[in-house]
Amino acid sequence: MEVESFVSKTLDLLQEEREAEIEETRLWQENISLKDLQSKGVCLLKLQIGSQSTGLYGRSLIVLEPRRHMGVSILPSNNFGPGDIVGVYDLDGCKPSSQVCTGVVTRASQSAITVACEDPPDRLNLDTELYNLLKLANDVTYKRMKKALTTLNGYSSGPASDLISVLFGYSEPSCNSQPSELSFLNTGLDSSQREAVSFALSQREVAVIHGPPGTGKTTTVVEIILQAVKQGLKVLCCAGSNVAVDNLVERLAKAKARVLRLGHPARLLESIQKHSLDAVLAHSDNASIIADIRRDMDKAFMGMKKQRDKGEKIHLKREVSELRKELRTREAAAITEVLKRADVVLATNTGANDTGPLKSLPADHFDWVVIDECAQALESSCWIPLLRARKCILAGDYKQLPPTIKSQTAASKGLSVSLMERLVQNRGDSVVRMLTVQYRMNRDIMTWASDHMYQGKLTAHGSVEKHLLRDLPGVASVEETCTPLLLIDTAGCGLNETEATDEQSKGNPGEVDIVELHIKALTEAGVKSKDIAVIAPYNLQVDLLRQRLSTRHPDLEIKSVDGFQGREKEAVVLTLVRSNRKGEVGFLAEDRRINVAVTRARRHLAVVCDTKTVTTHAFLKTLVDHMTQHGDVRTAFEYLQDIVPQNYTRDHRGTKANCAKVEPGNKKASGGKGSQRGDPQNGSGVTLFLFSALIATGTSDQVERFLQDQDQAELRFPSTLNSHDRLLVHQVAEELGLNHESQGEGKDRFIVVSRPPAEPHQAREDPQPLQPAAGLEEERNSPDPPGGLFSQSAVDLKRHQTQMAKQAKAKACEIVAAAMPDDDFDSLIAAVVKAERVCSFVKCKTSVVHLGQLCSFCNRQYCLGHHIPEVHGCGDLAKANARMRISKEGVLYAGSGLKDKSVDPNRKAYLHRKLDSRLKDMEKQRKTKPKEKETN
Ligand SMILES: Nc1ncnc2c1ncn2[C@@H]1O[C@H](COP(=O)(O)OP(=O)(O)OP(=O)(O)O)[C@@H](O)[C@H]1O
Ligand SMILES: [Zn+2]
Ligand SMILES: [Zn+2]
Repeated sequence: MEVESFVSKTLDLLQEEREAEIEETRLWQENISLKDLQSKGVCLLKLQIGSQSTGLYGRSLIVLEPRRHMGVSILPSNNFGPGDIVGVYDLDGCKPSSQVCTGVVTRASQSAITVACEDPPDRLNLDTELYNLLKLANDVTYKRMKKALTTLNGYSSGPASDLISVLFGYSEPSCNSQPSELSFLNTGLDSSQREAVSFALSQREVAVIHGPPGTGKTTTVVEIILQAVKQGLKVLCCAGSNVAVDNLVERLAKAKARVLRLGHPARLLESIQKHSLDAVLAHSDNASIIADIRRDMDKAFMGMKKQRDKGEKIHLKREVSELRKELRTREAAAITEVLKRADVVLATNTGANDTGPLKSLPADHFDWVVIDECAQALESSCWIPLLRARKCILAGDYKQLPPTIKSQTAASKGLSVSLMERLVQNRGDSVVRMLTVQYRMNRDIMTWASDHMYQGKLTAHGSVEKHLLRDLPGVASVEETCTPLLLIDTAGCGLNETEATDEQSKGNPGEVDIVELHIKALTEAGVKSKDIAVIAPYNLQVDLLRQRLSTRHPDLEIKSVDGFQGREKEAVVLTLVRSNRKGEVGFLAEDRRINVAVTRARRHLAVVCDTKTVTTHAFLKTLVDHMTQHGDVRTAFEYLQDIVPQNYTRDHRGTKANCAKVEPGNKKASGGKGSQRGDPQNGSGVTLFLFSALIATGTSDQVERFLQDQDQAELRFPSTLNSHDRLLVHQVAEELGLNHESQGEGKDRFIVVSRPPAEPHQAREDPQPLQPAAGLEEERNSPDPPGGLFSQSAVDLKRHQTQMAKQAKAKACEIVAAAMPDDDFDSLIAAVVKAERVCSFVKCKTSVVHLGQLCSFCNRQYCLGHHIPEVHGCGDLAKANARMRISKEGVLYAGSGLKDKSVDPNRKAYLHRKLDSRLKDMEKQRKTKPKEKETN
C-alpha cells in the first residue's frame, strides 16, 4: 500500500472513530442511561470517597469505593485501568456542569479505583456524598496520531526513510552481512528465542517477533535490547499500555541497563517511579542549580509584591523573566542530558510524541525502536515512535485480541488491523520469527491453541508440559486437580442465557451456579483462590459471578476476557454464557477472544458451556471437540441434579442443600437420590423421548433387557458415551426413578444405573414433609373431605402406573422403529421437547421455560396460572396427602417434601395421543417422500 493512500484512509477512519467516541460521550453527558454505561464498563455509579491523600509530586490521590452500607464492597465489572483519564461527577449525572474534577487512574482493583487529580478539589465530601466516575475520551491521543500520520505522509528524508520504504513495500527488507558469533547474555534462551534474537540483530530495517502465549516474548525482547545496548546503540522502547511498558522497565532495570521512563508519574507503577524522568531529574547534577533558580524566582516575586517603587518593580519583573528563561534552558539542558545518558528510553506509543521531552533530542538520536504488544495497538499510534527509527523490532501476537475500536464501521474498514498483522499478511515469514516453546500451559491445554491458532508449531517446555494443580504445594489429589481440561456441559439442562437486548449484557445464572460449585471443589482441594481466574466474555456475567463469589473469595479474580489479556493463572474457569435454541454465539464468534481466554491457564482449564449452542460455531466446536477428546467431560446434571431436565422453579428439598451434597467428585452422593424420587417406570412424554434417544445411542438392547427383567440389578453404560449421551442416561434414569451414578475416574468414568431397593407404598407413608405450600393453603380453607380418598387414589394410581409402564416400553420401541432410519427423528424429538416446554394444562400454550412451577404430584411443569394442584386436577391427591400428614403427625408442615411422580392420567392420555398422531404423520411423510423425489 502506498503511504499516501494509507495515510488518507487511516485519517478518515480515525476521524470516524473519534466521532464515535464523541457521540458516545455526548450520550453519556445527556445522561441517557448511566446504568447502561456502567454495564458497558465505562462508568461507575454512586461511589464514595474512601480516602484522600497527597501523592507523588503533590498530586491529590482520591480512592473511590462502592458504598459501604450496601454490604458489597466489590465494584461492578468495568474497563477502568491505570492511565485512563476520568471525570469525577456529582450525582446530578455526568454533565459538564456536574463535573467535580478530572484525573488519571493510578490503580484499579476489584474494590477501589484510585484517581490522581491535578486540580485538588475542595468540593469533595468524604463522608456522605456519592460520586459517579466516567471514562473520558482523550483527544490528545488522536491529535498525536494524526500528527504522526501527516508527518509520515510528507516524510522525504530522515532516519526512518528506509524503514518506511520497507513497511510500505517500496523496497525489500535487507539484512546485515553475518555478524560475528553472538554471545547471549541470557544463556537460558531456547532455540526459537535465540533464532529470534539473532534474526532481530541481523535485520537492517524490520524484524517481527511473533510470541504466542507464554513463549517468553518479553524475555526475548529484553535480550534483543540488551544486545543493542552492548553494541552501543540507543533504543526507544514502546508499547501500547503503561503496564506493558512498566514490565519492560522492570526487566531491563534488573539487567542493569540505564533506563529512563517517560510519562505522567501518576500513571507509573510505584516500583518504576524511580526510573521516571521527574525522579531522575530531581537527582541530577542540574537539580540543585534549578532549585536555586526557583528560589531566586520566588524571592523576586515576593519582592515585587512588597515593592512600592515603580522603577524597582519593573526592574524586579525583568529579573523574574530572565530567571524564567534561564530556568527553561537549564531544565531543557538537564532533560536532554538525562535523556542522552539513558541507553533505553521507554514510553507508551503516544508518550513518545515530539511535543514532550523527546523534542529536545536530535531526530536521529535513536538507532532502534522496539514496539512490544504491537498487535494490540493501532498502527497510527505506532507511527509516533517509528518516525524516529532507522530500524524497528515489533513484538506481539496478532492471534490475540486486536485494539479495541468503538466504531464498527471503522473497524470493519481496517482500523483494527495492526501494523504487525498487516506486515505478516504482506511479507509473510520473511520478516517474522515465531517463538515456539511455551512455558505456561500444560500440554493438553496448549495443543488446542497450537493446532487451531499457531499451525501446530508450539511445544510445551518440559517444566510445564505435564504440570497439574495437584503438583502445587498444599493441593490434594482429587479428580479436579488431576485433570488439565474439564468440560462441564449444560446442553439439555435448560440453563438458558438471560434474554437481553444488548449484546454486552448477557448472563447465565445457571452457569454461575456451576462455576461456584467448581470453585468450591478446587478451593476445598487446596487450590488458593488467588491462583484461580474466572473469565467470562460478557460484563453482565462477570457481575453475576462477582456478586456470587467475591465475598467468599476476595482473592479470586473475576474478569472479562478482554480484561485478562496478557495475564495468566494456575487455574482458569471459563463460562461461555451463550445458551439458546437458535444457536447464537454473538461475539464469542471472535476466534482470538476464545484463544485469549483459553491460553491464560497454566495447569487447569474448566469450560462451562452449552455445547449444543456453542458448537454451532465451527471454531468453538474445535474447542469442545478437543476437550471431549483429551479432557474430562461432565454434564451440568452431575452438579445440579434438580435442574434436570428443565428448570424446576420449586424444589421441595431446597436446591442449595442439594448442591452442597452433590459435590462433583463425590459421586456417591450424586447417585442414589433418584431412588426416592417416585415410582419407577413412569411413562411420561419426556421418558419416551429420552428413552428412544438413548436407544439411538446404541445401547438399546441392554436398556430393553434391563427394563423388562426385574431381576437384573444394574446396568452399566460404556465409558465411551459422549457427554450428551451421558446426560441422556442420567435423565432417563432419573425419569424412571432409578438410581444412577458415575463411577471410575477421568476418561474411564462410566454410569451405573440400578433399581432402587423395593419399598412399595413407602413413599406415601414417608414421615418426611411432603406438602407443597399451595396445597397446604388450600387444605386449611377447605372442609374435611370424606375419608379413604387418599388410599383409593393410591390404588388407582398404582394400577394406572403399571399400565403406563407397559405402554411406555411399547411406545418407545415404536418410536424407535418408526423413527430410527428416518431423518425426521429429530423433528419428533423437537416436537416432544416443545410439548415439554409449554404448560402441561391441556389447552394452555404458555411457555414454562423461564417461569413455571413443578407440581409434585404429577411431576409436570405448569404455568403460573395452572400450577396449583386443584386447578389442573391434582387437588384430590394434594388434599389426601395433607390430611394424611396432619392426621399422622398432628402438625402442619411448611411447604416442602419429596417429589412424587404419580401421574395425571388426563395429561398422559393427551400426550400419548399427541405422540401417536406425530408418529402417524411421520409414517405418512416417510411414505410420501420418495414419491416427491420422483416427481421432482
Ligand atoms: N528460555 C526460557 N527458559 C525458561 N523459562 C523461560 C524462558 N523464556 C521464558 N521463560 C518463562 O516464561 C514465562 C513468560 O516469559 P516472559 O515474561 O518473557 O513472557 P511474556 O512476554 O510476559 O509472556 P508471553 O510470552 O505470554 O507474552 C516466564 O515465567 C519466564 O520465566
Ligand atoms: Zn397454563
Ligand atoms: Zn398436578
